[in-house]
Amino acid sequence: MGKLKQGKRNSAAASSSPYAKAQTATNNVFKFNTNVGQHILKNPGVAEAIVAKAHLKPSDVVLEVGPGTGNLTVRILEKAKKVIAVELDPRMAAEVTKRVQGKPEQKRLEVLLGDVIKTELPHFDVCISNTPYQISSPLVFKLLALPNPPRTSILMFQREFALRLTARPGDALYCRLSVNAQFWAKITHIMKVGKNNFKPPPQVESSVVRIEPKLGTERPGVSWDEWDGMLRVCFVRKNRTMRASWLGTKEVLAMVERNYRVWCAMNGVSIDETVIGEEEEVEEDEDVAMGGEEWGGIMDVDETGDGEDEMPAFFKEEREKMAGPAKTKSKRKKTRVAELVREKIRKVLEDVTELADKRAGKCDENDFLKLLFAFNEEGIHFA
Ligand SMILES: C[S@@+](CC[C@H](N)C(=O)[O-])C[C@H]1O[C@@H](n2cnc3c(N)ncnc32)[C@H](O)[C@@H]1O
Repeated sequence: MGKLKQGKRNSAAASSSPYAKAQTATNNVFKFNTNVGQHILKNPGVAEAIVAKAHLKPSDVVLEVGPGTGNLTVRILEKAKKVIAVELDPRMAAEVTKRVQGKPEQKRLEVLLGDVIKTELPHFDVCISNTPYQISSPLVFKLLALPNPPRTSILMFQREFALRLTARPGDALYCRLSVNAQFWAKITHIMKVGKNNFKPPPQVESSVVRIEPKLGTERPGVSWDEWDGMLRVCFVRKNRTMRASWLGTKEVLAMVERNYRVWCAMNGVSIDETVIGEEEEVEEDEDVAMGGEEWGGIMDVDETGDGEDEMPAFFKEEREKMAGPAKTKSKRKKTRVAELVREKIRKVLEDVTELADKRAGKCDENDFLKLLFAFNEEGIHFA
């Protein structure tokens, strides 16, 4: 991670233009790289509105992700104490630096060169970003997982991603992303932005959302890994009943049994290994390990709408770590413990939570919390 000193120029950007004076920069110096989401906001009204929605205080330190040529940056600098701008492309970093050069704002802009997802972020109060769509998910979860998450984040996303973030139970776009994001934060859709407000225009429409983290007691007191681990099973097929999701696939049963065995070993609970059935082959279900169709909701949604898998390398690595080798097969003998685990799941779904006939797509946060507590009560954990 390099820190771009104010006043230094990148040679590609050195053929200066009236950037410093322009209200909204238009760039003719280099070709925008749309592979890293370079769609510059050219409508000054939209830039003003985005910054206004952040309700900045003069004492605020603002993180801007991907300042590009600085159309949002200069407006944020008018309202905040300081902007820390993280930019991947050195040419853009040079442009935004140049834009405030020789002005009083120069001292209040710090440009960090690099990938925001891999950057250790200093403290900031508010995040504002016309987000490169390729990093939408990792950015949301990076911000929310910070020890001191920003008071408010005003983020532009691809419309469908924004609608998934804000979707409620029963909505067509409700998915694991919705549940996970809303587990951490209150998220509101605040503005639609058409593609012609950008240069070059992206293929998809955009929306701006506000994200305000849940703090203290607003945040459910459960482990994130447990929560997400359980949701992965619930959302493998969100329109399946919980009964079918949990009891209808041997892979899920095998995974729960493995986890239960670990819990027993850690808690000194003995396991009945009496064999009660034929040996059977179990194939690790990639869908379960990765959240199935709803993994798509979070990570590899086609964020630019061009049919390509947009999952960034960062998350590909994460996914491989979590999933392990694709589709492995193993032979298992059916034992009493397997029967016990099946009965525990049945009890949780039918007797304790009464969610057996409900579908994940219709369950709210309280349903999922109830489910997790009931599983935990039976010694079934997901992390
Ligand atoms: C959609 S443009 C926004 C530019 C400017 N903020 C505006 O609104 O006109 C996204 C910017 O993020 C930068 N970018 C892309 N991936 C990034 C990453 N992983 N970390 C930091 N910046 C990134 C791009 O180079 C580009 O400048």
